[in-house]
Amino acid sequence: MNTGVTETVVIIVGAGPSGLSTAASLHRLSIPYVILEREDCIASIFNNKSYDRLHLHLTKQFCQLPHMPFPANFPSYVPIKDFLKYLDDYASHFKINPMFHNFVKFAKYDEDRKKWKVEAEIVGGRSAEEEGGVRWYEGKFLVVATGETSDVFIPAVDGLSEFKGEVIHSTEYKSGERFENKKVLVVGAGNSGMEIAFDLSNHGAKTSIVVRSPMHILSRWSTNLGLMSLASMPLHLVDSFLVFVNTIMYGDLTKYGIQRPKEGPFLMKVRDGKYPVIDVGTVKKIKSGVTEVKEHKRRWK
Ligand SMILES: NC(=O)C1=CN([C@@H]2O[C@H](COP(=O)(O)OP(=O)(O)OC[C@H]3O[C@@H](n4cnc5c(N)ncnc54)[C@H](OP(=O)(O)O)[C@@H]3O)[C@@H](O)[C@H]2O)C=CC1
Ligand SMILES: O=C(O)C(=O)Cc1c[nH]c2ccccc12
Repeated sequence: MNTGVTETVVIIVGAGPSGLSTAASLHRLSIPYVILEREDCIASIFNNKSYDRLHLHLTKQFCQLPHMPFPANFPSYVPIKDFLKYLDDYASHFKINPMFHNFVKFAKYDEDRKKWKVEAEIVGGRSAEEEGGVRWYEGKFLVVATGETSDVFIPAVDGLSEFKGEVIHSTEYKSGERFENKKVLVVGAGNSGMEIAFDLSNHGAKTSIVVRSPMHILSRWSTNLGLMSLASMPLHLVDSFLVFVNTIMYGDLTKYGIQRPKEGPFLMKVRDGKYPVIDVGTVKKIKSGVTEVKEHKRRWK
């Protein structure tokens, strides 16, 4: 009898790089699985929510997925276009066909049957009768691969609703081309904010960036060297090395409104999920006054 439940061994939630890697590994072992994905494509953040000049921050040996290396002709720092093509090829090669439009709402482990039961709502599907419907999946294992930063969030800033200018989230930003000579305030100095501020300045926008907390700014080469060193050195020594090298390279940035945290960059990444900012040229813009750092406030005029 068709109970309306799809039975499998492994249920993977999310068709980003981690979900795809899991699927490929299971495929090679002939272990049945399904991938449930709320969007209509794989790697939706890379596909729909990234800006044009994005390159992966880490050298390619750290970014390729298991069982299929990047093509040898890829540059050391892979541009987004090449990465997307690689992910498509990866999915085809391992015959990965995610169940798109399946937004997982609920997962419960049934102790008696030793199985996960997962409920997914059909969202953004093509047919009206499907939309809002529900599907169930059952499997022995559940892999949650939904990413660390997948939901858009705009904080409630005082005065924002009266602001007459345009407000966009970083996920809508593609390039600084249309902002030439405009005044743009970037709120948030993570990797997205810092690179978007750089791109805006390159396109002739009058750019400022709001820095709320102390942060580690690291050069690309030292970050990669740090990651390689982790194989043979304890984390606190790698952190000391990174702080030493980058303090010499960038000098004291406190006069520009940027403080370095007391704890090391990799410790903060591992413990708090707070990534260091990998400098793509923004520091130079800040030092030369092209990009201005603004102090964090609850309200801007
Ligand atoms: N090329 C690449 O590989 C790239 C990788 N990434 C990665 O993608 C992930 C997401 O990055 P990103 O989009 O930068 O998001 P993050 O969450 O890493 O950074 C958000 C930043 O916004 C700040 N912030 C949040 N709320 C406010 C507020 N109300 N006022 C002022 N500042 C605020 C946070 O400050 P606070 O610390 O105080 O919370 C933080 O600095 C990260 O892992 C990042 O490293 C991003 C871009 C490029
Ligand atoms: O992908 C990011 O968010 C990065 O900025 C690069 C990155 C991925 N994993 C890391 C671990 C330590 C330092 C930087 C990174």
